[in-house]
Amino acid sequence: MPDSKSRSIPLKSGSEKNNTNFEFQIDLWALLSSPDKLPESQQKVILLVSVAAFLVIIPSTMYHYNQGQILLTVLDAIFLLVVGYSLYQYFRKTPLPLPPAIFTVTLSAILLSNIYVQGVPSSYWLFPMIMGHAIVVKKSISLPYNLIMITIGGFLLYNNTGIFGIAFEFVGAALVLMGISYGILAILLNLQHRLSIQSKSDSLTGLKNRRYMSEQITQAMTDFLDNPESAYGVVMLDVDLFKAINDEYGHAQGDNVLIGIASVLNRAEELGNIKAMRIGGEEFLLLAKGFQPSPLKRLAETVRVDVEKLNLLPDNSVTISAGVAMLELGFDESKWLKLADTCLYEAKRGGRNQVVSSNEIDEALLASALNENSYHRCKSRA
Ligand SMILES: Nc1nc2c(ncn2[C@@H]2O[C@H](COP(=O)(O)OP(=O)(O)OP(=O)(O)O)[C@@H](O)[C@H]2O)c(=O)[nH]1
Repeated sequence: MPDSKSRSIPLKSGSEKNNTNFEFQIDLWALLSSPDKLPESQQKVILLVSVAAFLVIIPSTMYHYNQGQILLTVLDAIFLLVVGYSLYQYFRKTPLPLPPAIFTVTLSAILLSNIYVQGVPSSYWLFPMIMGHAIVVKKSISLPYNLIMITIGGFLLYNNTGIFGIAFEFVGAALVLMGISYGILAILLNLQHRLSIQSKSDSLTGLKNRRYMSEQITQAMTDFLDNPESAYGVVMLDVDLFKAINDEYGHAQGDNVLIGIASVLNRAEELGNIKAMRIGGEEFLLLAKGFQPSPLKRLAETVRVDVEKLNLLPDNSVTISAGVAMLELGFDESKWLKLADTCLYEAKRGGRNQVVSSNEIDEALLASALNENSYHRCKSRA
């Protein structure tokens, strides 16, 4: 029997979990102080827009302050931060948090209506231009486009006699509209990101699905070709005699078993450099980076024991079998997964509730696994 004394995977506390996606953090200082961490093309655009924003909004803030418009002064300052934050997130290509995006749009709308009330209708010609800016910003013409914008802004400032004159409102309007554009983009990107996550997630367990697996396997193989010393391995897991569980306890209880197993895999994922997926009905996959064969087998063994300890059914009958295969040079996706599947098959054949690694199977089996061109699950298990 397999060793059942492996240590359980510790569950991380909520505060340790990575939830940066929807965190509201203004990192304007990073935007201005360490732009070198961003790709060069993005640095140019960010710096130009940031400088333009500062040049206009700071005097505009002073103007509103001098006019005794405290609310607008505060809004100006917040607006600057929010636009800077949106830009920062946008150019980092990370999903934009929805609350700040909505905040940007709302705030921009307030400022825009203020400009409308003060009566600066000629500033509206800037709208298509700013929308254009939001659309072309990622393309090669973004630099000349920004230069033109700044030149026009400068011209307007130059032609105005008073430093706190109406020109600030023109360029302020430009920034407001830019804020709206980015806010809308932010919301769209956010929705797109959510849809993309949904399409790669399994609705029952919340784990990533098979589509995500293909992406991740391809990515791992590309990385491995560039860095052959990086250790990549997969653990293919399958619930033992799941059909019998469904038959005896019903489909709903079967679903709960799958959810319970997913919780163990989630904990494994939290160890870092591990991705957990549900790749079929009662089949799961862990993709691990940086684990040599022995530690990876130990991890699989720990998962197996943790599932057993969950006591998911009254008679404590839920077990899993697993096959472990490292990525080797010359493998393609189907060979790698086929090898893991062959190991899993061996684990089932050996009596289930155990883990088999690719370095433990005999030569003939290994050769037959690696000679197959396509990936077929062996479902004819004894
Ligand atoms: N409850 C539930 N059952 C599922 C789900 N997806 C697949 N199944 C069931 O999983 C069972 C898989 O059974 P088999 O492929 O025969 O394998 P097994 O009974 O687990 O036997 P071994 O793999 O050989 O240990 C089938 O009865 C499917 O109906 C699901 O989402 N929920």
